[in-house]
Parts: sequence; C-alpha cells; structure tokens
Amino acid sequence: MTEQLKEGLAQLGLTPPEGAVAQMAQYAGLLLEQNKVMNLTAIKEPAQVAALHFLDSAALLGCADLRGKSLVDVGTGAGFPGMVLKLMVPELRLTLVDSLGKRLDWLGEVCGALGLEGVERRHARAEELALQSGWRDSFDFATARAVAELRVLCEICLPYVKVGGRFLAMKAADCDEELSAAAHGAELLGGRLLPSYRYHIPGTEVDRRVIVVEKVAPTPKGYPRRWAKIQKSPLS
Ligand SMILES: C[S@@+](CC[C@H](N)C(=O)[O-])C[C@H]1O[C@@H](n2cnc3c(N)ncnc32)[C@H](O)[C@@H]1O
Repeated sequence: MTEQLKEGLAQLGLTPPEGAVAQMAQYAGLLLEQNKVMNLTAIKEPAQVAALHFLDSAALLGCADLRGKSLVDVGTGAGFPGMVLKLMVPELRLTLVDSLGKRLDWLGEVCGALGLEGVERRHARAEELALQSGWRDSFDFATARAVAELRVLCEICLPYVKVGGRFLAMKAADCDEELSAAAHGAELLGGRLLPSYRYHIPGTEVDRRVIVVEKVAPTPKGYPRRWAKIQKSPLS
C-alpha cells in the first residue's frame, strides 16, 4: 500500500511529510481490522481503501493551504478527510465531529497508535454544536465528505466557519443539480460559492469535486435549525 500511496500523492502533486505514508498504511490496517467488529467503511479491499479514502481525502489539499489553520471535519466517521489532512499537514489544528461516539473513541485509539497529538474529538450533532459560542464563526475551514446533500451540509457546516474562511464539501464530479439547489441557501447562511475544484483519484476511474464556499458574513441567528426542520425543508 505504501507504494500506491506514494505514487498517488505524487500524481496529485502532493509531498507528504516524513513518515506520513507509513502512518497512513498503519491507519488503513487498523481501519480494516476494526471494520470486522465495527461498521466503519463499506470499502474493504486495501487498494480501494488507499485510493478512495486516503488519496481522495488528501486531494483536498489541491485547493486549500491548511498550514497553521484550524479545520473542523463534520461527520468524520472513520476520520475522512480530517485525519488524512492532519497526517499530511501536521501543524493543522484539527477537530473531528460526529454524532456516533464509538467512532470518535476509535479515532482516539488511532491517534494514540499513530502518535498523533492535538486532535480534538467532539461527540455531538453538528447542527446543535454549531449554535454554541466558541464553535460558531470560529474555524478557518470546515469539511464534510459523504454526510448529506449540499443544501443540508451548508446549513450544518457553514456556521462553524469564520468570515474569510471556507467550507469545502467533497462531492461526486457530477453534482451540478445539488450545487444549484444549494446556491441561495449558502448565501443566506453568509456564504459565497467560489469555482469548485475538480480532481481525479489516481489509480481509479473516479472523478471528484470539492465545492468551495467562502464565508463572507457571519451566519444569521436561528441557523442551523433543528435537524427535523433542516431535513423537512432544506434551505434553497
Ligand atoms: C457515511 S459516513 C461518512 C464518514 C466520512 N466523512 C467519510 O467520508 O468516510 C457519515 C458520518 O456522518 C455522521 N453524521 C451524519 N449526520 C451528522 C450530524 N448531523 N452531526 C454529526 N455527525 C453526523 C455519521 O454519524 C457518520 O459517521
């Protein structure tokens, strides 16, 4: 797996820090092992894990310089993209949020095994945590991958981002409809859509896209709404 990761990162134009590729391979091993007893990923083949989790997550660095920045990964699950970004950019101030505590507990064990320090983990529903001061309008970046449709994601992720920061939503390349449906809601929440970043996952036939939303004004009071409301009538 290390060769595949090295080559894939090089094809993405990324240079991993010393030891990061070995840490990724170790993390992948832990993921596949734990997946036997906990539902962490539907992808079980090591080469696919390397490409579709690790290289895909790292590809986000093609559109964001995370050095010295703070980032909250909303709905991190088994740690994607957040943990991979931290391995690639050790000085990143990373916070992982998920509504499933068991996944975050396991990520704590992974951090211990990899010797990763300073990763904050918060077990919470994203839309509730974002209402709290210290979380709201506070991060340079928010990310989300495979969590919800873009209209919903904007409402639960944009509130975390400070003015001047960015929300980066990792999506399939073909998400034009989702994008147009979310445009007005993103503005209402203090966001402005920027051109998206398109990339190809090395060694696969998969094209992907990062939707980039810049935060241009604080998110108005009253957002995010309660989960039932967000789901019933997504902002559009
Ligand atoms: C399909 S997994 C994706 C995980 C990871 N981001 C990835 O790309 O592999 C979705 C994750 O989002 C979490 N999630 C969904 N809705 C959430 C919410 N409103 N607040 C916090 N976590 C949420 C789930 O618990 C789950 O771990």
